[in-house]
Amino acid sequence: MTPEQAQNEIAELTQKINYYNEKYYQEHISEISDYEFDMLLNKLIDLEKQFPQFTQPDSPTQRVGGGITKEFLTVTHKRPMLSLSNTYNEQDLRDFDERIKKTLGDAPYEYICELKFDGVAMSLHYENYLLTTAVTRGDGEQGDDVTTNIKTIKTVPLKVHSQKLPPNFEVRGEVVMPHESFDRINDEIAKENEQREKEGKKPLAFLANPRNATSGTIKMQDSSVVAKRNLMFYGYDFLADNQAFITHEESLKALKEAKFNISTDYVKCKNIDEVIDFVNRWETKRYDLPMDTDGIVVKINDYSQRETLGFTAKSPRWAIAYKYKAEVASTILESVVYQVGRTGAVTPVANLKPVKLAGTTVKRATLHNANEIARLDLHQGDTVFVQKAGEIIPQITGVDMSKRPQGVAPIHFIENCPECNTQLIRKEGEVAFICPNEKGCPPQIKGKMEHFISRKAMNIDSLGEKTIETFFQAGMIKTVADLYKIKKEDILTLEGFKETSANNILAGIETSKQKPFKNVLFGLGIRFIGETVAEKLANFFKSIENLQKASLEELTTAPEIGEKIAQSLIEYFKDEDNLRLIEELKKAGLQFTMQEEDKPQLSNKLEGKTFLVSGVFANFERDEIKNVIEAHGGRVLSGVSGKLNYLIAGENAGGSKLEKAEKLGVQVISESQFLEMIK
Ligand SMILES: NC(=O)c1ccc[n+]([C@@H]2O[C@H](COP(=O)([O-])OP(=O)(O)OC[C@H]3O[C@@H](n4cnc5c(N)ncnc54)[C@H](O)[C@@H]3O)[C@@H](O)[C@H]2O)c1
Ligand SMILES: [Zn+2]
Repeated sequence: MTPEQAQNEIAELTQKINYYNEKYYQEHISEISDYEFDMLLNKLIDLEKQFPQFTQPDSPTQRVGGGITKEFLTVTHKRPMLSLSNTYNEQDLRDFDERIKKTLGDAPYEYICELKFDGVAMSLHYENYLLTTAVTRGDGEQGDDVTTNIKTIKTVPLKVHSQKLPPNFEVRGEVVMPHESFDRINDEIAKENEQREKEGKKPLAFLANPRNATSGTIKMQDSSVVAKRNLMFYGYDFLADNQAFITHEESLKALKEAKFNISTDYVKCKNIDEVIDFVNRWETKRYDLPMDTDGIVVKINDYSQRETLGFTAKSPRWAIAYKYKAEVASTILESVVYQVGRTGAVTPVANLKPVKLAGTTVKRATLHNANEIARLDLHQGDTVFVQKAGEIIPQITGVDMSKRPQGVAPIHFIENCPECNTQLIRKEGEVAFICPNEKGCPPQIKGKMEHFISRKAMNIDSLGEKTIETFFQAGMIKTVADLYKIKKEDILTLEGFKETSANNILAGIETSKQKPFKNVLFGLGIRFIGETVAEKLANFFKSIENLQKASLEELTTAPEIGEKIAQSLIEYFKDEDNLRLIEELKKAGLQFTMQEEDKPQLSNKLEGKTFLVSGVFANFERDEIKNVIEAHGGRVLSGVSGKLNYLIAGENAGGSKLEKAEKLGVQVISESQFLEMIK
């Protein structure tokens, strides 16, 4: 590269990055992915290193990206609030470790690895143990005073009781929006927009992602709206004029004791290999968390060592962020097709011009539902960004507006079922459009049959999706009851079926008649009746007749059966066709009564005791542990209450459950203590 080229490129990159920063921090909009942004920034850093003479005075490599606004009081930070240097690869972590080693000489050191919450940085000031101000990071020197908004966050203590913390101090942390609030708000916007459409008003914009939603929320003028958005605060740094602690870990523990919301998912590492282990462990595990994280922050534990290491203009030298790559590519949207599922839910799927992404070729991306199409404001022929982040099906994260062809039409969700042409409906409070033609819509009929023969239902493995399709096309089966009427001659008339395969199929169907009642009940595919619910119902009501007779009230007295499930059962049994189907299946010899031996009983060691399980277990799947409790005579409850005897806490057990259990004096036990109980 000639110096002239470098100069031009540096100028261009500087301008581009400053533009994206402005959008991101002031307007809460990401026009490109974080990864693409970071790659641009890295390129600029490299060029400035080679050609320092061309570094611009407003270079984004020299300062923190945010800014301050006119809407709030400006506060100057007592101590600058910096960014973190970041990386997407292991080698950079090792290089970081080498630099640390070199600066610290021979001294031993430890790292603390924390989750990197993807939200907005916030500094909380306490004076005499009272929260006085909450300030955004802003440009690192000055931030916005958003105290009133932050006071609405339940996880921020307004008054602190602590022997370990000095009376005046600062806590820094991340404000995040949990997925649950994010989804709820977008659902509300969708509803509001339906009304607006009727009134001919312009629709409201959807929240793009939880991070941008958080930053928009924090800058709102009406704190009563902020309060409704259920933001959370995670503390990760303690500062005071005279440092009260020797290590970062001590400060985290003291903050936690003082009732600050401190994530317990941090570890102390002796070397960089342990750090890399932690990074790898969380790569996919993080998707189970109720909020977004975008990486791991690695920090030196000892405060005096931090002092030795110091800061650059933009970030501390004693910390680094490892960011997970949500790989992104851009490609052309060729068409949107609609798939009808077993339950009638219609899912839009984007067909894409094939593009390489995270090692595979991507041709399709899910669009989830109609809201998503509206949120993205998709038009025919758009160039879109696709991302693969843990999920198997890639997602479209945005549209490259600069590449939108002129005069193209927006994409509207279809109004009629693509399979049976019935007009689609949307149930109250649900986002998905569904085809209501349950009994006449081919994918729904076939879906019901596939569900019926599946492993956890009737387990007829001599039949598969393909055979069902063939039988259905040939007009041999219209309902699952027809399966039991199939004759060998019928099968042999079909192309590709021989004596042995026909015998096989019939034998499988015959054996299924012995499947216990709970499997049959699950196999019927009644809305909201999953495998566990079917088992609960079978155990409680013992026969289909009892279940059919039960009133709404009686149904809800059964363990863990709520209004929604009860209502669905009532509706199911109201339908003549369903009753006829059950009669036919009974005639065919299927089990509609529970046999005592259906329920495995291992012991009565837990007789009369109640349990709740929370978190992840080493020896059991979550449902499995519930079955084991019941097999030993115990009962499983669905929430923490005075009736609860034991809470079995696995890894990542819910904090609020634990807290409530503690308050109510419920005994919290570990997985191994539980194993002891049933030994
Ligand atoms: N897509 C875009 O258009 C666009 C534009 C600008 C910036 N960005 C993104 O934002 C980044 C720059 O933002 P940044 O300067 O806030 O850096 P950053 O988000 O990469 O890292 C620093 C921040 O991490 C947060 N953090 C979360 N958990 C933490 C923990 N446990 N300990 C310490 N800090 C923790 C803090 O808020 C801290 O300020 C860019 O790298 C890019 O990914 C994207
Ligand atoms: Zn249909």
